[in-house]
Amino acid sequence: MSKVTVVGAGNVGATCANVLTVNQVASEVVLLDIKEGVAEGKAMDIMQTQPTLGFATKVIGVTSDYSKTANSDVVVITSGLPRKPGMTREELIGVNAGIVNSVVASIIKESPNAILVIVSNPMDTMTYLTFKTAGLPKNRVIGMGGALDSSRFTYYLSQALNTNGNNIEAMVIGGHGDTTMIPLKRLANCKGVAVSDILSAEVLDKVVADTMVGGATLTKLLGTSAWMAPGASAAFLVKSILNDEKRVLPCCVYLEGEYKHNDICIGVPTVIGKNGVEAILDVKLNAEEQELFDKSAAAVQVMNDVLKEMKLV
Ligand SMILES: NC(=O)C1=CN([C@@H]2O[C@H](COP(=O)(O)OP(=O)(O)OC[C@H]3O[C@@H](n4cnc5c(N)ncnc54)[C@H](O)[C@@H]3O)[C@@H](O)[C@H]2O)C=CC1
Ligand SMILES: O=C([O-])CC(=O)C(=O)O
Repeated sequence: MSKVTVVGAGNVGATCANVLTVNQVASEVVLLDIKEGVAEGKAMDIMQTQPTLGFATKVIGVTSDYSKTANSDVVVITSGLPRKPGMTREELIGVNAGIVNSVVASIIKESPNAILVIVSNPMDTMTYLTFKTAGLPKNRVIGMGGALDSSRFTYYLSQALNTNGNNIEAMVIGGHGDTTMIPLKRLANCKGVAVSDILSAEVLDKVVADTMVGGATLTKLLGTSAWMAPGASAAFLVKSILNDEKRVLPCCVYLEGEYKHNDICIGVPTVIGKNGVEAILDVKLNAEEQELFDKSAAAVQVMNDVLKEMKLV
């Protein structure tokens, strides 16, 4: 018996709840939103796929009734504004910091033992805010961004290689921002063969550039930010926790010296299992990668300083 709450029944939250439900990742999914009726409606819509899809998971929707979220094992936080075309994720900090702050306080009261998965943007900043305010150990506060960015890196590589993405292993670390993420092209491989041995440097650099603006590209096409892959990536992370799969996933976590950084939440390879973040894999970066990581961390730090100016941390 496992229970997952998804806060925010918008595009990403509802997609995440749907993937969790149809794949029976949890036995109960609670979808919560502040907008009257939205979570109830989306939960009902998902439940009406049960006869067709045949799952046993129960999903309910509630409007701001946190008592229904009590004793959740995992809580996914997607509440907050998405960006519009032309905006950066960082521009969302003003509104979303207030939303995430109040949601986390309400969630913790009902589910003091939950593992929190933060999705709301700017995600690295919202993860830091949550870690600093929730009073939870660092293994229980996980930002979701790197798993999604790695899926996009894999997608663009699969297009360039004209192959099925399931043959590819590729990882993105660093911040979840248009200029801060670091697709690790040196380590990306197709069935163990380095992609740099197959693709030209020019093509590989274009794949990296496309990956970095993957979210912005979709925002331009859709008029709001993406939700299918984000919702699925968040659900995948939850699955690794609830099934104790111990998957290696790049996640935004609190660093204490790893990658030469301290007091920051940023994307690094982690092992995700029943205790949340079970390990941080301190991969040896080369000088160029470490320089990119340091620059990324400096940009993430600027946003953490904004939280300090806002007197939220
Ligand atoms: N970390 C990542 O990889 C990704 C992050 N995102 C972020 O996720 C967030 C959600 O995106 P979408 O679902 O597309 O937006 P959306 O606008 O479709 O849904 C957001 C939902 O949050 C709800 N909400 C607002 N304040 C709330 C509160 N105090 N309590 C409960 N619910 C509240 C809204 O009513 C709305 O239904 C955005 O901040 C977006 O930037 C989106 C995609 C990927
Ligand atoms: O692009 C955005 O604003 C939403 C997001 O984080 C993503 O899809 O990667």
